[in-house]
Amino acid sequence: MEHKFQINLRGIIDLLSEHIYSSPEVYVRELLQNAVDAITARGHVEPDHVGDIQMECHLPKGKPPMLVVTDNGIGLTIDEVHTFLSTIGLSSKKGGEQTRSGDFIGQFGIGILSSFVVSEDIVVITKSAKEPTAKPVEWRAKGDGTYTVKELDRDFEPGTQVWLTAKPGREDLFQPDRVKMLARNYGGLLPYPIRLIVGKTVDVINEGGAPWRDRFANEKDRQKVLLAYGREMFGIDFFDAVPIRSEVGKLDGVAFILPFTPAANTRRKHRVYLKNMFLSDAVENLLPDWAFFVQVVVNANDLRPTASRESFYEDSKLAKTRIAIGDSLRKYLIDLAEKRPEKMRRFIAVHHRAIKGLAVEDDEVCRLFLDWLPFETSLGEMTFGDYRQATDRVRYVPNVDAFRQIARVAAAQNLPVINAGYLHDAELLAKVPDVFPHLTVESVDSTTVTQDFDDLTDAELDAVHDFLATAEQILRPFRCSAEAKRFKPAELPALYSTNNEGRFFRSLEQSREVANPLWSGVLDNMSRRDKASLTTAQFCFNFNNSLVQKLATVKDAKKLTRAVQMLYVQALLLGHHPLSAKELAILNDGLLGMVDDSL
Ligand SMILES: Nc1ncnc2c1ncn2[C@@H]1O[C@H](COP(=O)(O)OP(=O)(O)OP(=O)(O)O)[C@@H](O)[C@H]1O
Repeated sequence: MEHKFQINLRGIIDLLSEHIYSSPEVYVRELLQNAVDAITARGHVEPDHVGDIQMECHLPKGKPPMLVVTDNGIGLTIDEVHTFLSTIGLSSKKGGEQTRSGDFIGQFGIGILSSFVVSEDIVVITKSAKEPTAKPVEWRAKGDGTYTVKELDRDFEPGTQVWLTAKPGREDLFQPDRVKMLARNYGGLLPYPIRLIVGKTVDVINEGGAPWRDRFANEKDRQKVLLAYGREMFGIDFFDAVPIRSEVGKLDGVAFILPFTPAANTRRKHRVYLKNMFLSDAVENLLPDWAFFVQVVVNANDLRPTASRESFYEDSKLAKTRIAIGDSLRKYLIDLAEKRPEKMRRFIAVHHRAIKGLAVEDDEVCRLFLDWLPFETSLGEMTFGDYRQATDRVRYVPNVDAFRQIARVAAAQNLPVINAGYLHDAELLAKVPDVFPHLTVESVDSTTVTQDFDDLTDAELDAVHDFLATAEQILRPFRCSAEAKRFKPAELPALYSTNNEGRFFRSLEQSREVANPLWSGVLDNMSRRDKASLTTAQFCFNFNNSLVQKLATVKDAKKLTRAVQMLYVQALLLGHHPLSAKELAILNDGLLGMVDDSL
């Protein structure tokens, strides 16, 4: 024998209120949505029909407050009451002759159950516009899953009334101010009036509509109104307001540009209306990932919401809508770059770090923004656009210390070298040839820069031979070889450069100085193992520098040692290398010695 499932309505309502309805307040949304859908359905059979919704608050003394929502929509016949109102999960909006699918907001056939979260019972009085001679129908449903239906003898205009009575503990949701606030929030964009009636007072609560659809005398006025609207919606003084539109999804609205860099990994929550009814202010999946710097308010007429109303279904329509929103934003940015460069610069100043991160991942963003992005270079801060005006060869140093070491020398040679030691920079520069195929990108180090150094003549080399040999001896404990060249700037007496191995030894030595005896033994062994590569750094004297020229003639060994050591320490400091204890001692002794000499 076959049996039918039984449904425990209370259980279903609890389930829905925990998982689908984010708060009990959404009952107002569901009631308004049903009214809007009913008016839309009536519009299909009576194209000139003008919609009207009333919300009446009753506050009877000593009894729970009540809310009556009345619409002049299509109404329901007695059969439809049994079929659609009384069957959970069945909706009149999914198919059938009265439906032009896509015009309605509801689709699941569960919305009305949200009223049971705030009201013990639901009374619906309805009259179908399709059967004007039929009697109105009254449907009374209880949260325990029972309902009664009867025909009424009184006559009504076609439409529907829904009566709710506050459950104990839910009275606050029925107070006129709260109802007004909720109805304004959910129905603010509706193109016909929602009237709130309390006693004798009647208040139209949705005057204004969507501000981005208004006509303005000029662009400035429009900006002012939209930015004020953004402030009202999100409590933020936005940088700019950009109209957005997509044919697919039938979407329009406004994107507000954030005036600050949003924290990494935070997804902005967008305020979304569906067919002019508020859907959610927490929709996350509407924008392309790269548009992290905006927060939007939009209305979509042709996207499918999930049952929770917190996001849209990931379908091809949503994907295409996302692309169209991206296009609106791209157009704005291109426009900004071309017509309002000063504003673009301010935009970049706020968002460049995040844009760099995104440009690494996304070729399109890279193409769009690269020219505007700032980089530290040996010639000062420059945008990439300025940089590539100067040269087709993009030279960069992949770490900050190496950059410090060569920046002055590169600058003196008028060589723009980018410091790509900051987050994302090196990865971003690696992508440059994809975006600008005529540019070459190379990672350089101090040896590349010093290639432009001039050698001394043979005669000069002969003259400084002894000096260099002595300097080499003085520098040997520091694993440093000495050479002599001519380079710019002349004020720079010497340049210290080291390769990766050299950097390793320097850090090894510093660790040994602070390590305990056991570890310093281990570290000792490690450094001894590599006796072969004793010189891992170069110290290059600049014979354009008058001090160095003078130094090469000094015969006094003590003076010479101190001077070479001091130049060495100074070069380390210029290159931002942390000094070892030995090097610090040299600096100390040298300075004190010099002070002593001058007294
Ligand atoms: N104000 C109304 N006027 C006419 N019909 C209504 C009204 N309210 C509800 N109905 C009918 O009751 C059915 C069930 O409504 P319910 O709100 O539960 O679901 P829905 O609106 O179809 O879908 P969803 O669960 O997505 O809101 C609707 O499909 C509609 O036929």
